[in-house]
Amino acid sequence: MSRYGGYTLGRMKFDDSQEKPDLSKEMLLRISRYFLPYWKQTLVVLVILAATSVLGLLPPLLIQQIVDHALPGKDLRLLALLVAGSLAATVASGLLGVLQSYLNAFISQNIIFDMKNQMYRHLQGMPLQFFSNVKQGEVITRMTSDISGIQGVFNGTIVNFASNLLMLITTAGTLFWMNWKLALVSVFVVPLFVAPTRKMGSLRWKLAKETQEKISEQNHIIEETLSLSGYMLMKLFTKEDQERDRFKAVSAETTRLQIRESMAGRWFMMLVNTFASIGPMLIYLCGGYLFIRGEITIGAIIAFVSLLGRLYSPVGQLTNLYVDIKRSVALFERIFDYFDMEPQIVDAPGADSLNGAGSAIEFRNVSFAYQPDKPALRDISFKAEPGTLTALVGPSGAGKTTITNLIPRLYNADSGSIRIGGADIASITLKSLRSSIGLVTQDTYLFNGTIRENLLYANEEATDEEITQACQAAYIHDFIMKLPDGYDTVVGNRGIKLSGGEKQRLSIARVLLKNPSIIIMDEATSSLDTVSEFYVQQAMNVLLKDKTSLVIAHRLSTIMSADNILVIQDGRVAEEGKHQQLLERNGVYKDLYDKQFGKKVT
Ligand SMILES: Nc1ncnc2c1ncn2[C@@H]1O[C@H](COP(=O)(O)OP(=O)(O)OP(=O)(O)O)[C@@H](O)[C@H]1O
Repeated sequence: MSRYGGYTLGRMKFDDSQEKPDLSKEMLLRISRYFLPYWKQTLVVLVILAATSVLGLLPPLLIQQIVDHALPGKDLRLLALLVAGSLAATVASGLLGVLQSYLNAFISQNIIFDMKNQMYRHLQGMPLQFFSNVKQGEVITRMTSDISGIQGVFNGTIVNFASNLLMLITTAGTLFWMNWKLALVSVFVVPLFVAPTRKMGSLRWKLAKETQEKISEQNHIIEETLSLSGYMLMKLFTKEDQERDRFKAVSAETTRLQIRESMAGRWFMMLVNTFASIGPMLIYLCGGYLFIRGEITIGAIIAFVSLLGRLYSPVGQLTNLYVDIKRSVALFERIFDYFDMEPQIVDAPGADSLNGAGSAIEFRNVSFAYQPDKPALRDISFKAEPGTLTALVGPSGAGKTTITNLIPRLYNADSGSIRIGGADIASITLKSLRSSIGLVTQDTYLFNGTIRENLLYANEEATDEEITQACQAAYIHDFIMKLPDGYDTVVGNRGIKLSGGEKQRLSIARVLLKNPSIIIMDEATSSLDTVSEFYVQQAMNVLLKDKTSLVIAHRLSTIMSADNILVIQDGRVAEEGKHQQLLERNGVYKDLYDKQFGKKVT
């Protein structure tokens, strides 16, 4: 079974040095599926583009009439009519442009909306392993700048392509219709645009890719060093200067690349502008010659020159379009990379609800490895009867946390089965499974909100009375009442404003509000002072009463009150039994006990 380990993430196109995006048919079809719901709006945009490209031809053609007829004939009425016509065409084209901008924004923003929601939902389904492996900041980059980059895709590719193609066809058609000889002269310059544009395009593509990578690296540093734990690590190890230099170096590189990228575009513009100015000169030269020979009017020459822009600009844009398409496809590729990672922890087809199945927990020959060939659990079997307390003890790294993580299916077991009330958890809906489990971890996660909000997260419908009761039972109510804002006190990021013991008691109150039938607890280690420990102990007694509980036990009192003790060593159940029995066996447990509690009075 493949998991989202380093090897899978290592394949990401975002991280490797892939030069060209995949422009396959499948890829384009996949992208177009996102546009499909907006086909009506897209059609309207195309109609608008066709209309504006025709409207754009009118002013030069009307100018021709002005120069050739209205002015020589001194016909004021015709002049006014032609000027008004030209103005009307410009205004109509402008109005259609406004509508088109609205539709562009509508389509792009709706696709972003769809994709962001799809991505959020998808990431929610990702296993824990994914979040342990993915670089911090990368998820945010995908969710924000990558998906938001889609904004430019519709405009940069579809609209760009259609409008330039239509402009090119209508203008070239008109020019040839007006005078094929002059039209040929105008087209003569076109190949000059193509070569520099292509060259600049590929340079811009390379720079854009490098810039994107640097921006992602920058986000990673920000996430890593300006998040709560990263910040503390940086401060406590006095790495500020080092981190500042690292950030500065990456920023400097990003800045350099961004300047180069914009300059690459600038050079391109300059070259195209230079070549574009050759066209009018040629028209004046050749058109003048044709005029002298009486083949063409002055108005036609003027119209020709003013139409030239409409011929050259689309050629430049269309040649350049490849870069935008490549960029857009690469953007989609990065997003699809995430979508392609299938969430493996999902409900089995026809999964049942756990309701009423009972709360006995049973492991049958369970094995599990985070990474292939490095087993974390080997052939674990045990049974926790309903309403009993099972203590997990063992040296650090033995696999205790891993056992507890498998029960709510934060990871799937590789082999064997885990049963709750006799039902295999693989065949139970995740929602009902997780609703029946209360998890109290050592590192209590509280979000930056009020105490009440944090408690309500467990049960939105809990009344104030229920909240108070839970907090009283968790021995935290009196403490909360002493705070200036009581239950409305803001706890800070991850609950930093509370002590370890307070956080754990709050977390116990939160689980009490959830009222699950199974409790999994990672007992706080000795970091608590005696008073705090006393209160946590009291709160635990309330929490565990009549519940099937699995506790990673660090305190002797918990171990002694356990109905069953599992001694975990090297991913196996080394010994099992009650405190006294295990002591008498004189094995691993006795050894652990002597080391950990040997000097304490029992
Ligand atoms: N997310 C992970 N990815 C890879 N390996 C992991 C991961 N989590 C734990 N491990 C490894 O699995 C083994 C079991 O770890 P586990 O956290 O279950 O031990 P533990 O008994 O709970 O230890 P402690 O008492 O120190 O918390 C260890 O060797 C650990 O390095």
